[in-house]
Amino acid sequence: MNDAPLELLTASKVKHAEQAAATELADGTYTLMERASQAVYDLLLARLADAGGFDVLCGPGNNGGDGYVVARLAAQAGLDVDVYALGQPKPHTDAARAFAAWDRPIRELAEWEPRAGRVVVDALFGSGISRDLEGNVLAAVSRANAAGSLVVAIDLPTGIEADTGQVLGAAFEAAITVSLFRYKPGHVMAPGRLHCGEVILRDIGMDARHLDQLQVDCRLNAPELWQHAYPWPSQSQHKYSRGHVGVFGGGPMTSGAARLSAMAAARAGAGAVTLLSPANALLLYAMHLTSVMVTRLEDRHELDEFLAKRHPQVFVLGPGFGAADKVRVFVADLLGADLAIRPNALVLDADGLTAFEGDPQQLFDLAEAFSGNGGTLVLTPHLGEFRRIFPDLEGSPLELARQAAERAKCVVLLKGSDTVIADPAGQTVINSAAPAWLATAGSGDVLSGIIASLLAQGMTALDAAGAATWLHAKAAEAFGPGLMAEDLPDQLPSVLRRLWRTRQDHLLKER
Ligand SMILES: NC(=O)C1=CN([C@@H]2O[C@H](COP(=O)(O)OP(=O)(O)OC[C@H]3O[C@@H](n4cnc5c(N)ncnc54)[C@H](OP(=O)(O)O)[C@@H]3O)[C@@H](O)[C@H]2O)[C@@H](O)CC1
Ligand SMILES: [K+]
Repeated sequence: MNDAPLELLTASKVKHAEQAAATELADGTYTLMERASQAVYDLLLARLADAGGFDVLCGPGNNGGDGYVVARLAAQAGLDVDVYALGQPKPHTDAARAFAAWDRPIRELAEWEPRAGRVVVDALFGSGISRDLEGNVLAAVSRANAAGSLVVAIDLPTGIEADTGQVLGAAFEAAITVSLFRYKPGHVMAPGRLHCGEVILRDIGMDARHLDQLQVDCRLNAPELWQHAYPWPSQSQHKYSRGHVGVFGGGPMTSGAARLSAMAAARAGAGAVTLLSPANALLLYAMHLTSVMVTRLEDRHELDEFLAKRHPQVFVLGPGFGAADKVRVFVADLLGADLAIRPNALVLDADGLTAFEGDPQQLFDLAEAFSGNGGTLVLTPHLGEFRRIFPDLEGSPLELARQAAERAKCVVLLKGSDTVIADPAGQTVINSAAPAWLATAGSGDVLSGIIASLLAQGMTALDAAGAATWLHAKAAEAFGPGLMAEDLPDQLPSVLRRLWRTRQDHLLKER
């Protein structure tokens, strides 16, 4: 998906864009159907011309309409095509017109059986799927998947919900999915993306102009989203103006997590990082850290003192911290209004989140007060932690993150193989398909450190979360097999160097 457009469109936004585009086309939305079908047909010809024939499975909606047009184009070119249909399109629709223009036999979908060598063109349902598969569709999908049929899906594999990537009962395991105009969340969010095979985006002549009216609120994560705001250091800065991050450390037996977070914050460019240690772990932290400073911080008084003396902008609280009661006290101090000097931002992760399991509303109230005072809170749960503070929320990860950000009135980054970042205004960024190597202990601690570092250097919460998630994934990709979380901070320089070079090249081109 390199260089692909980043906007992800829901089914209803696609419909709106189609309607807007259609007003400028002689044959309205039917022209779009013909273009979409031409794109699919061209792909079949380019990739699969030597297949032993094509079985086009057509549904009753416009996805089926695309299927009838593809079948017609293929048959006119002399290819061996059979059409199987699930019902008939409603009268006076584009699909009905496409159906009427197919003048060869149509068989019932129930009759369809996988046959060796034949390609299945999936035109049953696309973005209009509205409920679980059943009956003949479910049977066809199950038979194709069991037989390992080579499936080319139009728009989306039947069974995948465009807006969420959820599987509705069952879904084709496609080899290729041809997405039209823009990707949908279903192409980039598991389990949907795992059913798509190779996703090929085809422009169908719809102008990007039509996106302006849509208020797109969901995007794929990529440097294009945040590189304009990336805090590369300048000559005029000194170490504290490059941001100071305070990382709360746990006791001696769980000190690794905070150290990982602190190292990552330093590698991601913060000018200064201080590890805030309980008295019984001071020596341990001091022995294991070099450029990261270590300070004793046991209570509110010491927090006040640290803030007054060192002016850290951002804190990380949670990695390896343990003590839930202490978390609640520190969070109340940091986010509450009565500290003499307040930090700009707090990244709450791991134990920092689960400490509020019994009373999440307490956290949300503090978050609201903090943001009312111009503060920035970022929550970085994985799904297990998420469930503890948002036990009643339901839906796909995209829906969960969105609802949580609205409720908690802060940026919520829901970690997973597809990480979703949502802000309270409803903007979402999806970091799709993280390298599998990242599923390792401590990797989340590194992420929270990078986010804090970028916040301390002045990025906004959504940009910092997006950039950090991207850097984190690229660091894992660069290291590859054998990755442990402690390898991640050390990979950051090479990832950052590449990002820096891309920026330099870009600046040169602009001159
Ligand atoms: N710009 C673009 O992107 C363009 C998009 N185009 C194409 O249009 C497609 C969207 O078309 P669409 O809106 O008609 O929806 P589609 O997916 O055909 O399904 C709706 C039908 O399925 C039915 N139905 C739903 N679920 C069901 C179930 N589980 N089991 C049984 N039935 C079920 C539903 O029935 P109902 O819910 O009304 O009872 C309705 O009849 C899009 O994916 C792309 O291929 C191009 O042609 C032009 C450019
Ligand atoms: K389809």
